[in-house]
Formats: sequence, structure tokens, C-alpha cells
Amino acid sequence: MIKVGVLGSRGRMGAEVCRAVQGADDMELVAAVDQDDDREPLTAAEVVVDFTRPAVVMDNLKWCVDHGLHAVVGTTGFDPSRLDTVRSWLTGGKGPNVLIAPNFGIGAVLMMHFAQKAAPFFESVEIVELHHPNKVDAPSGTAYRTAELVAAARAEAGVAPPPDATTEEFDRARGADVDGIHVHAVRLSGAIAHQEVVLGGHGELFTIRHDSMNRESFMPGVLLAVRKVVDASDRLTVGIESLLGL
Ligand SMILES: NC(=O)c1ccc[n+]([C@@H]2O[C@H](COP(=O)([O-])OP(=O)(O)OC[C@H]3O[C@@H](n4cnc5c(N)ncnc54)[C@H](O)[C@@H]3O)[C@@H](O)[C@H]2O)c1
Ligand SMILES: O=C(O)C1=N[C@H](C(=O)O)CCC1
Repeated sequence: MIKVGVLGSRGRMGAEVCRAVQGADDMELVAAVDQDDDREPLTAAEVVVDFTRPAVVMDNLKWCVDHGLHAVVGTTGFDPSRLDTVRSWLTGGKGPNVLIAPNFGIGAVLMMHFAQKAAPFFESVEIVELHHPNKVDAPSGTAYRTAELVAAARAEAGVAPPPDATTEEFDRARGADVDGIHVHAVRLSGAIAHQEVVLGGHGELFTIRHDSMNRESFMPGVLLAVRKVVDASDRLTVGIESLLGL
């Protein structure tokens, strides 16, 4: 049995993770901790799952590493500088492992993978993400990561930046620029988590779309990460692509 603790346990995702862990034959939920709760009960866990807020996740993660607890992190906000900081905590011999994934949905991971593959073949590419209006961060972690992957794939293939003759009359009309890729964030009542990667070439458009219809859809990926993080060969894993053999 893998002993699991959850940080952000009263949140939308944290509560779903608690249910999923309780329903898994090979896991035991030993601690459920939210804001202002004592973190000490988490020391009974082997793996801690964090779905909290970008503003607090680094402090939580440092606490887990300092206490020798493996961590699976779904909270967003991990830019390259934050990832470097986490790497700096994980030097030295054996110690806890960390897995950080912007999206645990299997289809979302495949969407990012296919977008990365397609990006060098098209002159233009933009990302549109749509989420529920209670989401505190924008653009989404998934859109940010997709843009990074798409930009890297284009740079490696020597593809020029997407053409754009816009002279901006209104601030931010073209969305956020992540590594030269435009990302548009929509917040809509009724939405959960959705993303389109729109690619344009010579006389053709190609759209890759993924829709999360509920938060249960993220749970197979979260449980897989909990099972794999303990014996991971790398101290830090980003994304669950490698766990899926991609
Ligand atoms: N990786 C994925 O697949 C995935 C999927 C959905 C959401 N997310 C991300 O997960 C995060 C949480 O999303 P949500 O919709 O569950 O948010 P939420 O606001 O519903 O839940 C966050 C919870 O964290 C708690 N919290 C705040 N500070 C805390 C602290 N210091 N210690 C412990 N708990 C604390 C809050 O009280 C709240 O209960 C966001 O960053 C979101 O983007 C990731
Ligand atoms: O609901 C959220 O918040 C989500 N956050 C992640 C992101 O920012 O990409 C994953 C999708 C849902």
C-alpha cells in the first residue's frame, strides 16, 4: 500500500484526489491538509499530492522535500526558473523524487505531444485555452507548457516565427506571448478545461482540441504518477509523457 497525503484537500482537485486515492486498491489516504491546517500529519505519507495555488506551491514543495516525502504536483505556475529552483533542492544522493505535471489528463498530454509534432510543419500556430471562471491563473499551465514545447520544436527545426503584421491598437488583443507563441485565455461559466492548438499553413488549417468534461478525468494520470514517482530514475520529472511511453 502506498501511503498518500493530499495538500489542498478541500479544493476542487484536492477533494477529487482524496476520493480517487480512497478508491484505489493499492493506496491509503493518510493525511488530507488544506490552508491553515497543520502540515505535520503529512509526515505519515510516502507520497504527497499538491493541488493548491501557484502562490503557495513552492513553499509546500520545499517542505515535502525537506521532510523526505515524494511529491506529485498538479498545481500550475512552474516556469523554467521555478523548475531550476526545485532541481537545486534535489541534488545529492538518494532522496525524495518530485513529479510536476501541468495536466494529468491523458488526452491533454497527447494533445501537447501532437502539437509539438505538428508545429514545425505549419507557418502559423496559436493556442486558445478555455477554463472555468474560478481559475486564478492565466494562461493555464497546460497552455504555457504547450507553447514552450511548440516553440522548442520549431526552433529545433529552424522554422521562422509565425508571421504577424498587426500594429496593436488595443492592449493585449493578441493575447500573451510565451516564447513567441500567442496564447489566448478564455474564462467561461460552464467550462471545465479545454484547449485548442490552431495551426495554419498554405491553404489549410489544422486544429488539435482537447476537452476535460469533469475533474475525475485527471485521476488516472494522478494515480499513475503516485505509483511511479517513488521509483523514478530522475529526481525531477516534468509532465507524465514519459510515464505513458511518449
Ligand atoms: N495538473 C492538472 O492536471 C490540473 C488539473 C486541474 C487543476 N490544476 C491546477 O491545480 C491547482 C488547484 O486547482 P483547483 O481548481 O483545485 O483550485 P481550488 O482553489 O479549488 O483549490 C485549491 C485549494 O488549495 C487550498 N490551499 C491554499 N493554500 C494552501 C496551502 N498553503 N496549503 C494547503 N492548501 C492550500 C485552498 O484552500 C483550496 O482548497 C491550480 O493551480 C490548477 O491550475 C491542475
Ligand atoms: O482547472 C484548472 O485550473 C486547470 N488547471 C490546469 C492548467 O492550468 O493547465 C489543467 C487544466 C485544469
